[in-house]
Amino acid sequence: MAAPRLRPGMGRLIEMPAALGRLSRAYSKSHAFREVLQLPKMELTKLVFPLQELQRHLHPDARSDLHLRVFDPSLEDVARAEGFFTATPRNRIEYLSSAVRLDHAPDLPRPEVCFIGRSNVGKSSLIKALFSLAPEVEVRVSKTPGHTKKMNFFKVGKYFTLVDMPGYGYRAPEDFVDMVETYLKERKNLLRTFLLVDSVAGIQKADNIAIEMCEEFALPYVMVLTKIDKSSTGHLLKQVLEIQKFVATKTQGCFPQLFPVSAVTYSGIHLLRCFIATITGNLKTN
Ligand SMILES: Nc1nc2c(ncn2[C@@H]2O[C@H](COP(=O)(O)OP(=O)(O)OP(=O)(O)O)[C@@H](O)[C@H]2O)c(=O)[nH]1
Ligand SMILES: [Mg+2]
Repeated sequence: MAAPRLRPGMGRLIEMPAALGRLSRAYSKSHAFREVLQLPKMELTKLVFPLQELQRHLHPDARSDLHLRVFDPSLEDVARAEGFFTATPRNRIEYLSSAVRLDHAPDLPRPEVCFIGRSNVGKSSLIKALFSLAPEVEVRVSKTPGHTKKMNFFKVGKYFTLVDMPGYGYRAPEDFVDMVETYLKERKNLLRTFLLVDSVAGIQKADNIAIEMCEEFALPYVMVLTKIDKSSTGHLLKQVLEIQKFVATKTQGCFPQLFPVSAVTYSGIHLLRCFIATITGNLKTN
C-alpha cells in the first residue's frame, strides 16, 4: 500500500507538538484538516483515504481490484480544498432557496453538484458534514425517511452550488419523479451527480432505478457509500468490491472510484471535499 504522498512544506503541518499529540483523538466538531493531520498515520489514512485503509485488508493478489489511483490527491491538495468549504466573510457559504420544480430553481451561473439517493441514505447528513466548517449553515437531517421534501440549494462562495435532493423509495414525495427527473435531465449547469448508496445495505432495487436514470440521461455520476461507520471492515470490503465490479461492467457514466464516507466519523469527507473542489474546476490537484 502506498503511503499518502507528502509535498514539500507539508512536513511542517504534520510535525506534531507534544501537547497536541497527546490530544490527538480529541478533535473538534469541525474536524478541521489541521487537526486531522495531527493524528497518528494509520488513523489519518483511515480518515482521509478510507479505500487505502481497506486495501490493506485485501490479499496482495487482489490489490489492483481497488481503484485507488483514479483520484489520488496529495495531503496538501486535500488541505487546500478545505479553503473552499470554510465560511469566511469573503467566502460565504449559505442556504439559497428550495424548489419543488425545476423552473423554481435559482438561476445560477456556477457549476452545480447534486446528491441523490434513497430516503434515509444520508444525503443531508453528508452535506452537513461537508459544511462542518460553515456551522451557520443549517442542513436538516432526520431519522424519519422522506424528510427532505424539496431540492435545497446551497451556495459555496463564488465557486459552486450543492443541491440536497429528496430521497427516492420509501416515503418519497409524490412529485419526486417530476421534480428530480426533470432536474437531472434539464439542469444546464449540473456538473456531477453524487449517487449515495448505503454501505450496509448495498445496491437496492430503488438504487438500480436511479442508476438506470443516470445512464439514460448520460449524466456523469459518482457513487458514494454512506454510513461506513456502521459496516464491519469485512462487510465494507465485500460491498466495495461488488459495487466496483458492477460500476466497471454495467455502467458507462459512473466514475470508477467509489467514495466511502461517514457523516459520524468524518471518514472520507475531506477527500470528497477535495474531489468536489477539483471537478468544479476550482482546484488543480497533482
Ligand atoms: N451511523 C450513521 N448514521 C448516519 C450517517 N449519515 C446519516 N445517518 C443517519 O441516517 C438518518 C438519515 O439521515 P439523513 O441525512 O436525514 O438522510 P437523507 O438521505 O437526507 O434522507 P431523506 O431526506 O429522508 O431522503 C439519520 O438518522 C442520520 O443521523 C452516517 O454516516 N453514519
Ligand atoms: Mg434529506
